[in-house]
Amino acid sequence: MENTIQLHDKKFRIMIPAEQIDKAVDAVAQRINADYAGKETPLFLGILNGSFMFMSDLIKKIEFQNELSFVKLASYDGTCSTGCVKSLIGLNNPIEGRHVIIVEDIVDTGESIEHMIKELEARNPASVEVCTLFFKPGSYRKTLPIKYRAMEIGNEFIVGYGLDYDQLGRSLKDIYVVTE
Ligand SMILES: O=P(O)(O)OC[C@H]1O[C@H](OP(=O)(O)OP(=O)(O)O)[C@H](O)[C@@H]1O
Ligand code: HPA
Repeated sequence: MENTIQLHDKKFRIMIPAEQIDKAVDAVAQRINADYAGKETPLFLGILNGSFMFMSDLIKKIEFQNELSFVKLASYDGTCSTGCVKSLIGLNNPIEGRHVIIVEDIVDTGESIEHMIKELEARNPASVEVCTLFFKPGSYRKTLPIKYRAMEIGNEFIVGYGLDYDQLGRSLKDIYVVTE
């Protein structure tokens, strides 16, 4: 594994090796296995793009019967980031009465996840919980509870394991943090 990498104009150094990520994914999967045992076919709903790698590893550790799908929050205007109107695309399964577990790569300010939870709750699911690989407590601005957090980190910007810097770095199996 490389200790430092360059993506576009920024340098990154290794922060969390793949083995440590795997342990954190395992621990959160075991909590979900305990909490959802015996519930009617829960639906794991991944938020694209960032969650694809986490979902792939998480779902292999889930021991109850489940369904899996992916959705995307798309900005109407490609240039807007937080605070603008986003639409939910790709939700083809009816979720009324279903137990839904949203799978995210990272909850940072909480803008995206708040929007996603509101969109889903309007469709009357039996329950909605969030499972995120990373949570930034110092950056989170919302009050909605994030039940399953595999790892908590500071306010630094990270890439790898699905997370990108301007679309680069998603395929890295370890997590890297930006250096000044
Ligand atoms: O808590 P927030 O401040 O809203 O940030 C978290 C969101 O930002 C990233 O998505 P992004 O919109 O960059 O899309 P991507 O998954 O395609 O990278 C990430 O995957 C989360 O969905
Ligand atoms: O730290 C981060 N890295 C990559 N994407 C992100 N989206 C929100 N926070 C981050």
